[in-house]
Amino acid sequence: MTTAQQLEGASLLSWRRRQLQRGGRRVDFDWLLDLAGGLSWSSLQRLLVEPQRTVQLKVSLKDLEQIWGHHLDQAIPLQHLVGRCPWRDLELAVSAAALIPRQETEVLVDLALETIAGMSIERWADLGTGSGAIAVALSRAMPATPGHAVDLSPNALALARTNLEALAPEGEWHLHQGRWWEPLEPWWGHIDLVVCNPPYIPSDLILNLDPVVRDHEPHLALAGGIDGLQAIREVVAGACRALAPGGWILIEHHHDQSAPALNLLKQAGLSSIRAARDLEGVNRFALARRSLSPCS
Ligand SMILES: C[S@@+](CC[C@H](N)C(=O)[O-])C[C@H]1O[C@@H](n2cnc3c(N)ncnc32)[C@H](O)[C@@H]1O
Repeated sequence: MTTAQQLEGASLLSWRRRQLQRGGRRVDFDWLLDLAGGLSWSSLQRLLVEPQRTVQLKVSLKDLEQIWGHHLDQAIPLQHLVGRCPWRDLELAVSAAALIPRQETEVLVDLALETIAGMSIERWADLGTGSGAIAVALSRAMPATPGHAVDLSPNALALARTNLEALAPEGEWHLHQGRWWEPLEPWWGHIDLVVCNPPYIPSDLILNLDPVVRDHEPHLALAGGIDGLQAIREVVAGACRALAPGGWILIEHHHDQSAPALNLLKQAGLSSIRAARDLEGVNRFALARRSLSPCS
């Protein structure tokens, strides 16, 4: 990228109008201006009222135009083009190796931390870690507690390592390649908190996803089999055996999977089962706990 540039507000705003005439969503363009250009949303709003102000961008307009053009022409996610994504209070490295962390998953992490407040957690796990977003958040919240981030994809794990090293350098985290609980067998029965955002999109919805998602995010991170519940079934099936007595599992799911997800948790012999809502008020999370008695 070329160097920073100072501009008059009015010329920046007319350049922005021209870029938006090329297509795309205003919200995405302003996100790009913020993350790559360094012009925050609040600074942009101020500029709209006071266009005589000058602004300093971190990169040239030409660089931003190029990124916007790639996004429009090839439906490449802006996060991939910029290589970064704000998530919770963090800025994560992102790439085509893993799902771009979503806002719902910020809520999942908050819910996990609320759920275990006051509990003594000796070990946590993030199943299907992808970019490592959940693992980074858990490790930062509990740096002295050992944690395990699992993924089947070696490329996702490499990205998770980058994020964990950069953002949770003090944490005692471990990365494992393999299927869900399998790599954690040495700790089965001793994991107090498990957070999992599995792939849950039903097969027939995959083709209809926005091309920005469908063509650029890993299929392994999206596809949940015919009914979208395949990964949730596998994760729930191993939960009672792997959780410590009294340990919690929290799972993110699709907007219409609350009832079957809760039912799977019930069938697996877990207790304190409940649903939780996302920011739009939709049940998007299933929570359950292993009781203190042995698993049946
Ligand atoms: C929906 S993404 C979640 C990524 C990340 N945790 C997040 O919330 O942004 C699901 C992740 O599960 C991983 N995955 C899919 N099948 C798996 C399996 N059988 N065992 C372990 N991980 C798996 C995918 O590679 C992907 O990284």
